[in-house]
This record gives sequence, structure tokens and C-alpha cells, in this order.
Amino acid sequence: MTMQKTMVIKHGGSVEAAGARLLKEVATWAQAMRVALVHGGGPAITEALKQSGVASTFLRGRRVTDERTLTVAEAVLAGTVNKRIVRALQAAGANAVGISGEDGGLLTAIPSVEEGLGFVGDVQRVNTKLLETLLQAGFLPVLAPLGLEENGQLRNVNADAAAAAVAGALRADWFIFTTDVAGVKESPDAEKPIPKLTIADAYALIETGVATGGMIPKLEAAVSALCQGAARVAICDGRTEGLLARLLSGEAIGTVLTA
Ligand SMILES: Nc1ncnc2c1ncn2[C@@H]1O[C@H](COP(=O)(O)OP(=O)(O)O)[C@@H](O)[C@H]1O
Ligand SMILES: CC(=O)N[C@@H](CCC(=O)OP(=O)(O)O)C(=O)O
Repeated sequence: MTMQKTMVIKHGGSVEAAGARLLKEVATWAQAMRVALVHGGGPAITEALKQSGVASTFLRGRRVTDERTLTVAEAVLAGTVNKRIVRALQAAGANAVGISGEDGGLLTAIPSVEEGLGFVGDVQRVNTKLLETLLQAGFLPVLAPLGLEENGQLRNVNADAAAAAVAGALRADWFIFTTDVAGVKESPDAEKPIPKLTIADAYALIETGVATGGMIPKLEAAVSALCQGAARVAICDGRTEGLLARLLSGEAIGTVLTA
């Protein structure tokens, strides 16, 4: 028996609204390999907070999370966004199971090492048993990026970081970020993304300020997943036609990082 390949997809909140085609492709690939999807939802949380008159603040791409923000983040991520993605995948023929990092000890969190973020968490441990059980039984896990401390405190986990922990723990053959840019760029108006990056290159892009905002947690997550044993990481535009088929066939698309 040949071992099935494993693909982890981080579906960015920035492209969720334009993600129907991608989710159809995800459903198709889930028939041929083990696929887990971790979604974001930053823009949806920002919008929900705005409707309650609350402004959003980010530090190095992470949301400063007070108690009220945490409550909204949980409702939006584990509720609205998670179920929207599950519905789309079910309609595309996949057996998608939506779970939050809170469920079954999936993501055990600790308070973030970065200061000033409030109830943001870093992933300390991934319960791969739960994921392996679902994958083994042919389900497509759809994970909301929330974590639980051992004392039961909820933590808002950046979706890039949550996806990296999952990709690392599953030793993913492919870890693919879908976002709203073609890849990592040298400058905002660059036409094409940088095709290949090493771990050292990724750090240098953060250090020199070429990567800002939401690209910082993405590059840090890419490096973390590679260090934990993910084989290849790609950062790509989630609206690209046939994205997964093209990436898996080795086409140079987006930015690909290897250790
Ligand atoms: N060097 C860079 N190359 C590409 N995008 C960058 C770079 N630096 C910052 N960004 C920003 O990162 C954004 C993607 O991150 P984010 O908005 O968090 O998306 P997602 O919701 O998909 O995680 C891009 O839209 C872009 O504005
Ligand atoms: C701590 C932190 O930053 N949490 C994120 C979780 C969602 C997320 O990361 O969504 P995207 O991938 O769409 O940005 C937030 O509250 O926005």
C-alpha cells in the first residue's frame, strides 16, 4: 500500500469571498490525498467588530485581542466562517467536518510570547490523533484557528500560525497558503512574486521591512512549518485557476519555500 500524500491548506480570509473555485478544487483533491484546511477570517472579524463600533488594532500582523474581541473572534471563526466553508465543501462533494482548535484538544495554546496582544495564543501542541482519525475515515477537517489553554482559557490564534502547527504536526508534503496576492513580492508594485525562498531569505524579508502586516505571520508560519517537518510551502493567490493542480505538478507559481 502506498502512503497517501498530505496537503494542508491555509485559506486566507482575504480571499474567502472569492474562494468558491478553490474550494471545489480542494474537494476534488481530497479524494486523492489527505487534505486538511485551516481557514482565516480576519476581514470578517474586523467587519463584525466595526458593526459594534469597535476598531481593530494589529501588531506585526496579529490582532490585539481584548475580551470583547475574543468573543467576536470565536463567533465569527468557529461559527460564520467555518460553517460557510463547510457548506461550500459539502456542496462540492467533500465530506467536510468543521471543528475549532478548541475541540478535542486540537490546538493547545499558551499566551503569546509577543507582548501587548491580550488574549492571543501560540500553539503549544496539536492533537494529531483527532486529525488522523478524521483523515483515516475519509473526512476533510476544516479548522477554525482558536486555541485552548490547559486551564480552559480561550485564545485567538493567528490562522497562519495555526495552519503551520497543523502542517508541521502532520508532516505535510504540501502546505499551501491561499491569499490575495500572487506571492511574496520585493515591493508592493512588483509585477511578479519572488519564485523561491529559503528560511534565511524569509527572515531577511521581515528584518528589512519588505514583508509587512499580514505577510509577517505568513513567513514566520512558513518557516515554522518547514522546521517542524513540512516538506514544501507555497504562498499563492487563492483566485488562480487550477491552483492546486498546477502547484502539485511542479509549475512555478506563487512563492515556494523549502528548508
Ligand atoms: N512583501 C510582500 N509581498 C506580498 N504581500 C505583502 C508583502 N508585505 C505585506 N504584504 C501584504 O500581505 C497581505 C496578505 O496578508 P493578509 O492580508 O493577512 O491575508 P490573509 O487573510 O490571506 O492571511 C497582502 O494583501 C499584502 O498587502
Ligand atoms: C491573533 C490573530 O491575528 N488572529 C486572527 C485570526 C484570523 C486570521 O488570522 O485570519 P486571516 O488569515 O484572514 O488573517 C484575527 O483575529 O484576525
